[in-house]
Amino acid sequence: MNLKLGVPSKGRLMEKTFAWFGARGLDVRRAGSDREYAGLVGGIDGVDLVLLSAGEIPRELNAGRIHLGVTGSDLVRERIPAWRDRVEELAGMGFGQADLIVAVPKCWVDVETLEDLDAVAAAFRATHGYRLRIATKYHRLVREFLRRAGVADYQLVDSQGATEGTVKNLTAEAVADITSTGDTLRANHLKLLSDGLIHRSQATLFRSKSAAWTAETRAAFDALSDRLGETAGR
Ligand SMILES: Nc1ncnc2c1ncn2[C@@H]1O[C@H](COP(=O)(O)OP(=O)(O)OP(=O)(O)O)[C@@H](O)[C@H]1O
Ligand SMILES: O=P(O)(O)OC[C@H]1O[C@H](OP(=O)(O)OP(=O)(O)O)[C@H](O)[C@@H]1O
Repeated sequence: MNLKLGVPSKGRLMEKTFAWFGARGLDVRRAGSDREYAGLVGGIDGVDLVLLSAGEIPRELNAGRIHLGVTGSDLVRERIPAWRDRVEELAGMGFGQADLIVAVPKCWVDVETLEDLDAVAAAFRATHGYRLRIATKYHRLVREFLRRAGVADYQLVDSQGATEGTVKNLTAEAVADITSTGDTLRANHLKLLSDGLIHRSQATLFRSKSAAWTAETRAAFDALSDRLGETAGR
């Protein structure tokens, strides 16, 4: 059995993932036509490439269907319960950086911190009879973060895209989303809370703890790790 390496087949992480391996002497690329999801790993034996979306890679690592996978560190934390028991972080790859943050309307001049948000949330519930709504697709990470911060009177509303628009659309009062340049927050008149950083994400190479680690796949992993050198944490 060959070692299976899962990489993003499209989206913002794909090209830089290929370049990252390329810089380490591994020819990781798509093969066939633009539309065909086939790929290869040249420069090393015993490694098969599996093309997936970044969002699916945590699930495949967790199920042990791939041995190694590249995806955002935010997606692994969000999508794998007790992720440290299931996967090992081998290397931060230095691209795909984005911060998962909590943001509120800029016009909320008295709200700068999570403590302020908690106070506003309690008042909001008393006034409106329902809990302040925070739109996000990162349910697990946001819940854990707000629980630790002691923010209680809120509800999450699911938003799978255009999350910053939910405040203007009156479907949420606040958001928890990824920001990189900050342009989307600014354009939608939102500001981040000073202590509202939930996770600083980057593209990361992960190892599945539950994949089949046979003599063959271990040998391929050792050869790959030697190539990746210090960056693979060895
Ligand atoms: N500006 C940004 N906006 C959103 N995600 C970003 C940004 N910059 C980096 N990322 C990271 O990119 C990753 C998601 O990449 P991408 O959107 O290509 O995935 P995807 O395959 O579309 O995932 P899904 O199908 O689940 O939406 C996440 O880890 C995220 O943190
Ligand atoms: O800080 P910025 O550089 O402005 O980037 C942040 C924005 O980019 C992402 O959206 P994406 O483009 O993935 O679209 P989506 O909202 O439909 O997920 C993210 O959800 C933010 O909306």
